[in-house]
Amino acid sequence: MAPNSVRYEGEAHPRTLYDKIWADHLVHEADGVSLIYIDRHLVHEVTSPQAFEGLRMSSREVRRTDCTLATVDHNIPTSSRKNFKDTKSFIAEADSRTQVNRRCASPVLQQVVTLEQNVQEFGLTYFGMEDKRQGIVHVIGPEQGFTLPGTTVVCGDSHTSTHGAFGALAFGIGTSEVEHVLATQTLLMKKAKNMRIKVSGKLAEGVTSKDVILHIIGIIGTAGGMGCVVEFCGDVFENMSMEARMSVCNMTIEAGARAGMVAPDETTFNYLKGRPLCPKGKDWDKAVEYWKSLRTDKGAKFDKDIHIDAADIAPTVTWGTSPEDVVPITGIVPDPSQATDETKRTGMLRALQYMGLEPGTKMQDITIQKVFIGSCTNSRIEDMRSVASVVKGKKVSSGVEAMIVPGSGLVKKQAEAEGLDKIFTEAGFDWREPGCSMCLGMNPDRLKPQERCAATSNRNFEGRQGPQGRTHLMSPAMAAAAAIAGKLKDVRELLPEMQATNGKMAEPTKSMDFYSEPIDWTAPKEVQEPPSEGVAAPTSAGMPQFTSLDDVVACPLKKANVDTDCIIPKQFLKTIQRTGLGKAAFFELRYEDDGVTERQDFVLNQEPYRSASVLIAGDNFGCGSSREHAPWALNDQGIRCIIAPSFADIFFNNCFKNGMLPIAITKDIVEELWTHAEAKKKLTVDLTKQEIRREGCEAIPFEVDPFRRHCLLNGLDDIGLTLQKAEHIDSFEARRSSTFPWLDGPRYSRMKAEVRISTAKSSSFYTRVAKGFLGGLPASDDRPERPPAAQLILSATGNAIERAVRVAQDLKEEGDAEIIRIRTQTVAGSNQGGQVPQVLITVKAKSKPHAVPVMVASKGGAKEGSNGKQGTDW
Ligand SMILES: CC(C)[C@H](C(=O)O)[C@@H](O)C(=O)O
Ligand code: SF4
Repeated sequence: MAPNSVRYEGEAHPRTLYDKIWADHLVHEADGVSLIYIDRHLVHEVTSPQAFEGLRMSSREVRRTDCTLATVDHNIPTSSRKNFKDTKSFIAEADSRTQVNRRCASPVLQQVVTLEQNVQEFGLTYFGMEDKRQGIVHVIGPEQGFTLPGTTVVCGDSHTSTHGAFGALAFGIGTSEVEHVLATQTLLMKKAKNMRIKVSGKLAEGVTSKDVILHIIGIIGTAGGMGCVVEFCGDVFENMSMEARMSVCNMTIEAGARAGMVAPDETTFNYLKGRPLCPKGKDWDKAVEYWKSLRTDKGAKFDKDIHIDAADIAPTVTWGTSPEDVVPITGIVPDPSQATDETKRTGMLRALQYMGLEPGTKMQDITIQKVFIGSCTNSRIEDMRSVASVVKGKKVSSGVEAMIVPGSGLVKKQAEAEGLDKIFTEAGFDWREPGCSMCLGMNPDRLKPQERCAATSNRNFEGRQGPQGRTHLMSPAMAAAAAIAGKLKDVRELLPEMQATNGKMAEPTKSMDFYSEPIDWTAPKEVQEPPSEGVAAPTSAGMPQFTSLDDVVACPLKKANVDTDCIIPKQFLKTIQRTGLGKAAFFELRYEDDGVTERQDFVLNQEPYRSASVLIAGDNFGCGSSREHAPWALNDQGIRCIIAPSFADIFFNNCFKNGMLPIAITKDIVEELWTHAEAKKKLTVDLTKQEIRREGCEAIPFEVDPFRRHCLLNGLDDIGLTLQKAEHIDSFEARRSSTFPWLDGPRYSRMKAEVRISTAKSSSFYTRVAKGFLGGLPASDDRPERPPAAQLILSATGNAIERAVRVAQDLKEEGDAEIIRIRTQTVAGSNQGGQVPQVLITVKAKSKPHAVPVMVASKGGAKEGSNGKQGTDW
């Protein structure tokens, strides 16, 4: 089977890179909703606890442990790990050393320890704190070759877009979707639009990839890429290193896009070759052949097209509290009175007040107290080298505290081998251990109130690096220059000195020496939970229903670009539950600095809005981080429906997963509804009729995706619905194994089989069949040899259920297998129509089957299947 992506090459339907990857991952399509297969799933401690708990509650397992990789990054201290014994003692120590409130110590610990328990229980490969490969989730994926061209990559983290640098379709998801992927290895999605951003020409010296993406966001705005997957093309991206492409794709989320990508080329292949999880030998050649087909066809259509001239890009910095608030370093702080739009002017005024800046101030006159070099945007080896070339032989300005945090243990090791750490420490930088660190300050690294920081991270939201902290985003070279100057500085002025220094720098080491160590991929877990009769089935019911909100006064929140950091700040993300977050909703806007006294000017603190169930907000609501804690907090606060001119994609999706209704409606209508709400008049939001009603006014119709509407009205849960499509997923996986064998992990060996039991044959017949699977099947004329199955699913409906139970008992009594799970559910009946009961009994082989290498097992091709589909034919 040829991959879908090459089928139309050169034909009448030219397609974009995104179209091709989408086509190659389509498992099933119905009613305009697509079930998309996910090749790579990265997991971290903040957005996974509730997802694992969900699996546990419904007795579900991780479908593809071989395609899932976990690490810890957000919470962990970046102080020296020399005395590391175990997570518990280390985090507690680090917390008390930095005088963090003891009350905080326990939740921090809880999340990391929870992840450690979860990866053990579910059999996942994990780079923990004592592993030198640990690091920021978006640094370790590419570093290990886990991220590959043409794959779909997800993580419960908005900056998953980073991986698009490899020509992967990579995007952030919320926690409910994390659970969905863990359980099904798929996601229910709607196809996004295609957008192209072309930057042509040559970048001037001193201008880097970070300046390019900041410049782009300045032009298109933080909502500019909304609803789109962006392909970056043109000489500038072609000439970029992989590290530079990652910085660009990383911040596509700040441009509001779902994902960003660069077509894979020789630079990509050279970066990947030899990495531990990359295909090897013949598989490598086959993979490269496929990867080369991953280019947008000539004549393919883009819904949005942007062209930028590289010559227009200068070293760029932010002045405000949104990543779109950018100016060239040679510029001045803008004047809000020049803004034409009122919401924009109010936003600018607030940003200037927060940042403590006056319009007209020269950017280069702004003094700083902190420098943070790190984050998933800029913490890779090239970034380290760039900083070293600026600071070598110089000193950090007095009164400035500068820290540099490598993105992973391997980046750290490589930088140290190149002697960069010495350059940093001699200049007065604090050289730390890997983690997210002061990018969002979930660990002890934070700005103090009013402290001003030159940062290489990606978000300058209010409170992002610490309550009342002030962040200016820029490139590593620019942040380094600011550290030396004590104020924002044009790095181009240092170029002559830097050129002289670079000549004296040690040769970069060959990165492969550090990256090619084999991974001991975690074995599937041996210990299973005890059998649990009648455990919750993969049913599709289980979400709160939404039908209508009748006669309520809505709350007018007249603010655009409300980010999820603002909806719920980082200090509340340490929970491992979904509930109890109402008090944290809009925390900074809602309370004075003491965190208790309500701010009277905040609308949700005023009557009758305090208990509003409908919120009416400005453009681009819910932008930024993927944290599902944002809808959880709003929901807990009582808000079930949000009306706005536009929403950020991840937040929008997250709402539906929690039985909440986001309504996107024109700006004019939003303004009309603001006036209505300010007059404290009531309205009704009716999902059944898809309209907003107000007394004496015409009803306002609104659009909602039919599938989402159906789920909301009926309280249906996506995972249950998807599991009803299990057969499609099974056959997709079989096809994937034969077409893209390099995507199956080393221990993935098709060890599950299904035996469908009917009343046509006796139970002893099915027991023999089951034993055949458990012992492995010899080759025959029409079938290649079949390795023993580690687990069997005995499935039966209606009258055959009793027979299935008998087979399971026989296998148990005769010592062939143990019963590990029994699930019951109702499914659509085949002949008689209506719903019929179904039982799925999972049994585990008593003797350990030998794992079969992927290539051997895939010889049977798609027909043989990944989970014993043959079993159904017996
Ligand atoms: C914690 C996580 C949900 C969040 C994200 O999605 O971006 C974080 O990485 C951030 O940068 O704010
Ligand atoms: S943006 Fe910051 S907090 Fe989020 S993943 Fe990247 S480094 Fe971590």
